[in-house]
Amino acid sequence: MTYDMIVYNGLVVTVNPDFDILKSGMIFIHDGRIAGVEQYDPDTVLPGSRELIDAKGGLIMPGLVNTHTHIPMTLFRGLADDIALDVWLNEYIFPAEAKYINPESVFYSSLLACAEMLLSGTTTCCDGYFLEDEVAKSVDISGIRAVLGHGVIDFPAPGVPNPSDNVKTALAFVHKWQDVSPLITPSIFCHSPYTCSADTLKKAKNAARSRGLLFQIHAAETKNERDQFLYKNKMTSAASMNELGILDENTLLVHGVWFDEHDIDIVAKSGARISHNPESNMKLASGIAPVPDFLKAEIIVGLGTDGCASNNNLDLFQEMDFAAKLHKVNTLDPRTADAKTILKMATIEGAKAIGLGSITGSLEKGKQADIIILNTSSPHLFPMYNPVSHIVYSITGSDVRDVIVRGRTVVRNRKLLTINTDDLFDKIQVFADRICAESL
Ligand SMILES: CSC[C@H]1O[C@@H](n2cnc3c(O)ncnc32)[C@H](O)[C@@H]1O
Ligand SMILES: [Zn+2]
Repeated sequence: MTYDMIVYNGLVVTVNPDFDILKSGMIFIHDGRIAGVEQYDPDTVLPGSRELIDAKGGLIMPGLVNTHTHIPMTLFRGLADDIALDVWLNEYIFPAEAKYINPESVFYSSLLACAEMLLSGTTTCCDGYFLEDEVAKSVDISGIRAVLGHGVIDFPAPGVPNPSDNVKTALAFVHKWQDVSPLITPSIFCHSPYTCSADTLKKAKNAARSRGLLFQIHAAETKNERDQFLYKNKMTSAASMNELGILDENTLLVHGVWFDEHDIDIVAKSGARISHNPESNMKLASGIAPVPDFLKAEIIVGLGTDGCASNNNLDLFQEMDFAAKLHKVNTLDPRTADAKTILKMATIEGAKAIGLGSITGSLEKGKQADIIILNTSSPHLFPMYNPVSHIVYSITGSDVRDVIVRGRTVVRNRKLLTINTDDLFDKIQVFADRICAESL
């Protein structure tokens, strides 16, 4: 048999459930899938292959899965820092979105986000925004894998001037992008239980459920949000969403920072999943999500960056480092959030959280060939006793050398093959100059 591609001569970390580590391995790829993972030694005669990628003693691992992004918000990177979430959102971000978010700005800032994610080793992301059609066009060009949810909110939003059209608009996006590309999975993203009415939430969830789509929603992000929701509704948002019937295995709850014991029990029983975004939660001073308790309750937890205006990057390697350390300092126990647990959150558990666990997130025969190769020949990566330790605590996105999505090379030797980044920077600068002139 002739393979489409063989990646060989690198240390392999599979992140399959047993965490196999091959000191030197090779991966056979055919029809976009992994056809086998085997030991490699210099005497190995490689079978026929259309493309050979020599990992040259680097590290081969599954592409990372970012379970929460607002892709076009790269446009607002660094625009409003050091502000609490409610002020940040209501006084800076929503007004900036009303003024500067349009199809063209969404398209180009989405290309920028895809470039940043691919170049830092993310092969799958899960997004929610407005004008998501433009996000999908960029995602399609970039070659990244993505679950894309059109935003639903009960007030006027970019591309949805009349809130009564919100679910209809989200569904039109779903219809347009369903079955267009094997890399794009449509979804629905309700902004939150405090910006969507019970009717909107039920309507949106029913639409998602009847089509087998992932339903995404921000929940319990800040203490203020939790207190206000409790005051108005006499129950927590988790209890309320449960009562509305919108929690199930196809629901992704983003943040859950302020979920209490009872909420965690509700979430665990419902089968809903959680996206944990430690850097965004730290930067907006939202708090620390009770991730060890989520894991104890056997809730599936993935890792996310959130948008670029609250992080301020999309580098999941950095996110792993923060996640591992944040929960240690919070529990005063260095065993909490160990490196293996965190690496799983950024790969296989993240893939499960967004409904793609059977196709990506680990290097296993039959899965999609979503693979990254890391250059480990740098001073900050010597010596290497334990590759999992390096992945979580030492490597950053700029150590990513090659990126393969569904068997296609999209980054080779740190060059993005699908997008001309120099032209893109010029485009983005034009938007930024206008924002700068008018807002700062
Ligand atoms: C339909 S989701 C897009 C919507 O969400 C806003 N957003 C970005 N980050 C956050 C966050 O951390 N909490 C709540 N809302 C957020 C974004 O600006 C869009 O308006
Ligand atoms: Zn968010």
